[in-house]
Amino acid sequence: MSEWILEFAGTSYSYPCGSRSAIHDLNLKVPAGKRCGLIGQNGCGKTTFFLLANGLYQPQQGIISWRGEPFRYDRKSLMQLRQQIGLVFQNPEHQLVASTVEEDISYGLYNLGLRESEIAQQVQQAIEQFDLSELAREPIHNLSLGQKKRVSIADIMVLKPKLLLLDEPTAYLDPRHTRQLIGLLQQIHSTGTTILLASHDLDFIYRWADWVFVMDRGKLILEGTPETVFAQRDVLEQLQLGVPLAIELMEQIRAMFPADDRSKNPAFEQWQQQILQARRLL
Ligand SMILES: Nc1ncnc2c1ncn2[C@@H]1O[C@H](COP(=O)(O)OP(=O)(O)OP(=O)(O)O)[C@@H](O)[C@H]1O
Repeated sequence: MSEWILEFAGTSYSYPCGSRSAIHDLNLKVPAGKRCGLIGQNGCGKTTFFLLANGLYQPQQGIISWRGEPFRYDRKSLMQLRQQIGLVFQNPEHQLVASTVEEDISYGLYNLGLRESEIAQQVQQAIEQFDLSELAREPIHNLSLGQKKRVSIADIMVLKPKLLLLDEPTAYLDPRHTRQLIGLLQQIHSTGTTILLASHDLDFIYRWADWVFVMDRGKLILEGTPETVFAQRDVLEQLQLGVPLAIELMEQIRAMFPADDRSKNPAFEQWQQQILQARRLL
């Protein structure tokens, strides 16, 4: 298997009535098997990146490749591509198509041509996984935005994509369902699925991701492990993104202990452990 599952090379995309390109000469490789976080200010191009990444938009310049093969934009190739690359939209209203929750979750499975019994079994499994049992027969238009969000995530996950793209998945979710989603992402990742998720929640990205991309004005500015990316405070502050709370706290603790005292002082070690613990809880 290639080291990179998805690759953008010199990719640019402008909206027909946009004054500048939303994605500008973007070079970005998504590492296979990782949990990747994508961060950047409002309007930096995250959503446009996702729409390009699952072939809904075609770049005017550059190439996007899936497992080393450049995207093809004919109908059949796009259908195949979208079975491999699942995109959960930021706004669930843009994704849900059927009248009831059950029907919506089964929609993609029918398109794959599966047998009725298999579809019924997979839909039931997704309904349980996403805590949707009480809503299964409910008309979609009766659901709250947070409930619609859960259905839209279930719609994609039921298709078992190799790469799962999620645009702000925790938007509209309450803390309980956010925790549940994080648990599910963990399960999905453990089955070998690569995940790329955009979020404005730096604490969540710091805790969850093992690779982080930072975008600004349609370009990749930084990438690396959360530790290396969030150590670049100057760059992140220039982009007005700030740093996760755990990093902020760690810096304050470091300022309290002189450098030559840290290795000898048990209090410093204790503080560090407390912050690591807090990072897991954030
Ligand atoms: N349909 C559109 N027509 C014209 N310009 C657009 C359109 N959609 C987005 N843009 C512009 O493209 C740029 C990138 O927008 P995009 O939605 O990809 O950013 P984003 O990082 O997802 O933002 P957010 O964090 O607010 O969701 C912005 O300047 C935006 O104004």
